[in-house]
Amino acid sequence: MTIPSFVIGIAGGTGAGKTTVARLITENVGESVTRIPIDNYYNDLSHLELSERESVNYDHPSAFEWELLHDQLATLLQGQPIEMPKYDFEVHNRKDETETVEPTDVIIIEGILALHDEEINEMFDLRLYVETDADVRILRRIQRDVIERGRDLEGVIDQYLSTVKPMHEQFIEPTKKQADLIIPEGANSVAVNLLEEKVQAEVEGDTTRDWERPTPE
Ligand SMILES: Nc1ncnc2c1ncn2[C@@H]1O[C@H](COP(=O)(O)OP(=O)(O)O)[C@@H](O)[C@H]1O
Ligand SMILES: O=c1ccn([C@@H]2O[C@H](COP(=O)(O)O)[C@@H](O)[C@H]2O)c(=O)[nH]1
Repeated sequence: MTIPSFVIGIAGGTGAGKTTVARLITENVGESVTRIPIDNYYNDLSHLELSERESVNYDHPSAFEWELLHDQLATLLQGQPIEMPKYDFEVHNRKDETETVEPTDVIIIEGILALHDEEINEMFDLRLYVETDADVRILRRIQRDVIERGRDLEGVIDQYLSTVKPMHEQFIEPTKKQADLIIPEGANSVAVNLLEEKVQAEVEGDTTRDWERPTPE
């Protein structure tokens, strides 16, 4: 049984580079790291029609099932596996299947609102906020949503102006205050190299994790 020794939360706006940072800093540690996208914890919307799901505000905190994320993270920290939900962006809903996730030395929780929930924040040993200019993020998002998530340009722009941008300003950007480190320009190589070393040390080290973060003197 592995009791995770280090938990990292990575927040930041859409297209900021959260997934890229998470991937790069864990590239060389193989299966000792688990990456959990909080997108998988969007509410199950099976009771809604596709046309109704298309107009949900996916950038508001109420779009996520926080309790499930909290409970599953706690389970991993106790050394037990979880059945992680999976998400399908094309149909805006949870998939029927889940994925078994075993606890590993290092766990990364990554998503726009990864630093939003107070109790979950307390479970992190390191909190990162990836900061990238809004114009760069929207360009990346257009490209990604059209190519990978089955959207059209008009839809991406409408969604950005109606919910993504205002929710970013109201809920996501303020979580920067919870961060221990702010990473400018997404996957900048200096930050990535330092964090990669930290992750490597946690994987190789014989550390056990304190549940409570130490209170500053
Ligand atoms: N530093 C960077 N330079 C150039 N492209 C990047 C950089 N970081 C991320 N990207 C690209 O931007 C897109 C969004 O990045 P991603 O990591 O998925 O963002 P997020 O998870 O924050 O939404 C991806 O296509 C990714 O390859
Ligand atoms: O059904 C959905 C669920 C989410 N979204 C959008 O996804 C982004 C979050 O993903 P990133 O990888 O961090 O960009 C969020 O801004 C939601 O607007 C969606 O469009 N549909």
